[in-house]
Amino acid sequence: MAAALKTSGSFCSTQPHQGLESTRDQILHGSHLNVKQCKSKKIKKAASLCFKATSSKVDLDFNDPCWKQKFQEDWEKRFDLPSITDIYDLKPRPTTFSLKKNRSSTGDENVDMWNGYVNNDDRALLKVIKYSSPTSAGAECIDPDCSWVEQWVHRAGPRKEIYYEPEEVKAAIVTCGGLCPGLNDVIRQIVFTLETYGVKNIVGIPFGYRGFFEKGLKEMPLSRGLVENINLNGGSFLGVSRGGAKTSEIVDSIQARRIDMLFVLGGNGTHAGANAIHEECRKRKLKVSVVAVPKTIDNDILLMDKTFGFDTAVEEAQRAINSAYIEARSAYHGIGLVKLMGRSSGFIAMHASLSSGQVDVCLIPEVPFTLDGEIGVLRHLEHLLKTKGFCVVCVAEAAGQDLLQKSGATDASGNVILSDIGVHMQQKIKTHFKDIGVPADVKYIDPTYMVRACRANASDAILCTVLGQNAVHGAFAGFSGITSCICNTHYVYLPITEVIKAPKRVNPNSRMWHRCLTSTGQPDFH
Ligand SMILES: Nc1ncnc2c1ncn2[C@@H]1O[C@H](COP(=O)(O)OP(=O)(O)O)[C@@H](O)[C@H]1O
Ligand SMILES: O=P(O)(O)OC[C@H]1O[C@](O)(COP(=O)(O)O)[C@@H](O)[C@@H]1O
Ligand SMILES: [Mg+2]
Repeated sequence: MAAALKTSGSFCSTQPHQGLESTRDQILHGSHLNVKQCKSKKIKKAASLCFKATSSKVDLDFNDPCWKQKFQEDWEKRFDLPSITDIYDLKPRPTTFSLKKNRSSTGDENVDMWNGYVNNDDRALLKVIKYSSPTSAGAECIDPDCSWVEQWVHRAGPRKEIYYEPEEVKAAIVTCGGLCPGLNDVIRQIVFTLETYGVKNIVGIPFGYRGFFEKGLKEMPLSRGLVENINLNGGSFLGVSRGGAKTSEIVDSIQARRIDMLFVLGGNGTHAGANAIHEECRKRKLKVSVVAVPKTIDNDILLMDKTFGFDTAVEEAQRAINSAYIEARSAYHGIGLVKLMGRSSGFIAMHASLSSGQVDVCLIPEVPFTLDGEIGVLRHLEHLLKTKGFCVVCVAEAAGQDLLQKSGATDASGNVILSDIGVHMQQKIKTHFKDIGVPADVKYIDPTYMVRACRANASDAILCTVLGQNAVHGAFAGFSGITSCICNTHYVYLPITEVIKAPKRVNPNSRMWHRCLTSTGQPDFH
């Protein structure tokens, strides 16, 4: 499709707000008041005053009657979706995506009448609870009064108009980072949806970002026939890898291969890489849409309800917990200990503990604990052996790192290699009970790769289907530098910049963590 470059002035106008210094609260609890909703006379007047006061950096002064308005303007900028139309004067064309396959035979020829498209102005609310006080459980307040402020994000789905000529498109898919159940489901849906639009040139980039430039790694042509059954197996049909984030070389490769759409499946690191590729494409004025799909069993990506693969990992983790329970229950003074993954957060451990209902002690990195002493974990285990005869402990891999010597090492992607809290606890428990002369039969289970090297369960398979399809709709709509995700049960697009500010972590004041404590019955260990 012919495209004229825009001037740098309009290039900047719809960029996400890069210069903003975001506090944690702003990241997690930003607000939104749509400008159009400020049209009531009183608010309209205040709004016009507010606009004058707005600067590029938003420092909220809650005594300022305009603070909500400022917040609104900032939010809208931050969550605006970057698009290839920011750099090109492009004319859209009517979409080639329609599910009304037999329109001519049914006489229903007017595609305009089909209400299956999403309007660019459609929005979903990110937060739906109005907290009356900052002390409410899990409260996410912006101001000290915990005022209600709407936080809108862009709805995902097919648009009536598209910015690519499907027959001319070359689309590429790459999967990065660690394995995750559902990768194949997403690849498959991306291919299916691209073909539905009419795309004929679809390729897979092998072994993550490395596949773009490492010699001997060839792109793989993909088609519906080839990917039809790949969801029946775990892993990634394309292969994954860590490291090799050479943005400039990757974009050279994108240019050389004449890729128009790049679909990137991965976690935090992958998203940072995808955004860097998107920025570099913009710098080079390339008409390329980079769209990510959040993948990680850790569920540690900001703002979204969950990432695909998380549900399946929790389900698999439960099996390990159940085995630990059976071992512990059947032994005299049995102690089952299970270590579960989660590089920076305890979501898998918390959810697996909750879902299994068999865990007496759940330890996560967000909640510090001590092993020794009156209020330590070991004393509680003594109590459990005395009162119920056995117990089960579930520990997240990133928990209790302050109790261990740091490895100081990093993996190829620069992620810190954690010290082994599972092995440490196993030894501490054994030594402790030996020292106090109480028999204890410790059974340690580390199911590490078993929880992620499996195929997606039903709920993840559906999530993958929707996210994969929406990724393609987003690219055809011209967006780039976005991720396709689920927020507050609705499917939306978010600018990548907003989801990579920090890893998402369990909130120890959330109802979910409190529910976990109710379920395990564990005391505070610090
Ligand atoms: N800050 C970053 N900028 C660009 N690329 C990154 C960044 N962090 C990681 N990457 C790249 O993203 C890929 C996946 O990152 P990794 O952290 O291993 O997994 P995940 O995406 O699941 O978090 C790797 O190829 C890595 O080199
Ligand atoms: O595959 P590796 O390099 O051993 O990685 C293990 C890590 O991968 C994970 O399973 C998922 O991490 P990513 O989302 O970064 O891929 C973590 O829970 C775990 O710490
Ligand atoms: Mg990661």
